[in-house]
Amino acid sequence: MASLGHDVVGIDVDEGKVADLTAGAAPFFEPGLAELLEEGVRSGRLRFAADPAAAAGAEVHFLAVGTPQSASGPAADLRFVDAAIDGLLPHLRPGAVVAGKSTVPVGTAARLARRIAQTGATLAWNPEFLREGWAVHDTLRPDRLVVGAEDTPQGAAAVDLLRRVYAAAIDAGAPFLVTDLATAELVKGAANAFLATKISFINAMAEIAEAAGADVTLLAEALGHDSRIGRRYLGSGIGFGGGCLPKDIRAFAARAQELGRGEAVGFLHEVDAINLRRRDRAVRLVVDALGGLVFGRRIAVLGAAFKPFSDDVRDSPALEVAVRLRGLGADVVVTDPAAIENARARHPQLGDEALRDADAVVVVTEWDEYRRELHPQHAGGLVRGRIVIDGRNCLDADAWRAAGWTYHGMGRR
Ligand SMILES: NC(=O)c1ccc[n+]([C@@H]2O[C@H](COP(=O)([O-])OP(=O)(O)OC[C@H]3O[C@@H](n4cnc5c(N)ncnc54)[C@H](O)[C@@H]3O)[C@@H](O)[C@H]2O)c1
Ligand SMILES: O=c1ccn([C@@H]2O[C@H](COP(=O)(O)OP(=O)(O)O[C@H]3O[C@H](CO)[C@@H](O)[C@H](O)[C@H]3O)[C@@H](O)[C@H]2O)c(=O)[nH]1
Repeated sequence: MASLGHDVVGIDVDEGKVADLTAGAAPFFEPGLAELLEEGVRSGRLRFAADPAAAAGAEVHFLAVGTPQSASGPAADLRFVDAAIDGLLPHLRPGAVVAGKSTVPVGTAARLARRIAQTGATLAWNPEFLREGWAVHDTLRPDRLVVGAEDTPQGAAAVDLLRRVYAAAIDAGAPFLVTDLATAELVKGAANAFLATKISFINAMAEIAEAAGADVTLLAEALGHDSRIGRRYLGSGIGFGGGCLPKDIRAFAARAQELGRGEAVGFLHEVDAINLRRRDRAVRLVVDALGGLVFGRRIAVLGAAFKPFSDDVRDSPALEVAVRLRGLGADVVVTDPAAIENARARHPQLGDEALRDADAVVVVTEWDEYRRELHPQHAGGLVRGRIVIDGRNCLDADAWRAAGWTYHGMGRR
């Protein structure tokens, strides 16, 4: 927003993050962000503060706090959203717009709209669709912008204001869709439910392919050429993780249940179950590849982040596979180009030396460093056993086999 010329203040209750950001350091790895941050701070258009009073008088307040899964069940925990509104209420001026970006259960926006109505400010819902690792690109060049507002003059004014805020993206071709509040919230939940379903669909096909001796990567390629289906999000392997898809499909199903329509999205429980089975399957493949004996064996796990171009290890399938192998008594060594510090902070018992003397190598995050740059001959010179388990179906199986490795994909020949 600052790079587009807006005057921006970022508020976070975490004073450590505020200090880092003020010094121009992003608290997470995100390609392209450091440059934008530095430029914003240097230009004076971007400041950070822990006190919501620093936001007093702003025209637009984006609300983007976390909505994690509740400790007690599948539903979203909205306490940070309500706390942020509590902090903001005394500082909202009449005519200001609060634009909700957090992923919330449908119905939340209407409730928050009532909470802020007394101030004369207006709530709009503007769900966020960015992908981690692509946040800069997805923010400046979004596939679409969705703004939900109430059908009132204040709602219409809020939509107009957000249209001006996003003028650069709209001019660059982003469709700008205006909806009611509930539809805007649902678009977000539905989008993530669809993406998760697509991934679990191909992973279900991987289970069948494995049983039938077929190859899921060729299947995905052939399916993907059908323009009605498309190739994206048909990447098979150990499945989806991260701070979004897993918690979001659970919260979506929980909210549908509250609305008395649980059966309409009953398939999301299956999507979740298929996804979690992939982690079990990866662990099993490693155990079987080692002849059933993992205790004391040295296993190199390549990847900790839930996906490449990210240092995020929230609900990372990669890290879970590593931790479970260690739980079986293996001597597990995890490496990752970006996420190793975050991984070690959560699981200090995981080491950081990788291939040397490994009895098996397990690829669980498809970083280019492993996909393209790790050569089977070179790796073969370091390990004790030439066994590779490709948890992301991302390696050139023929090249690894030609170098004398036993290659196991996930539903791949
Ligand atoms: N991470 C993504 O790629 C992504 C993409 C789209 C949507 N979302 C949604 O955006 C929201 C945030 O996700 P995230 O991954 O950035 O979460 P996060 O937990 O990494 O960050 C949330 C931040 O909010 C801060 N915070 C908590 N309470 C606050 C308060 N009262 N006032 C000010 N700051 C407060 C926290 O300190 C933290 O820095 C979630 O609803 C998520 O579902 C995330
Ligand atoms: O074909 C694929 C594509 C992705 N994944 C996995 O799916 C997870 C999510 O990937 P991705 O969607 O790229 O990452 P996120 O940053 O979590 O983004 C998702 O979640 C965000 C938060 O809601 C949304 O804003 C985004 O639109 C949505 O893509 C990762 O573990 C990937 O490894 C696969 O297994 N196969």
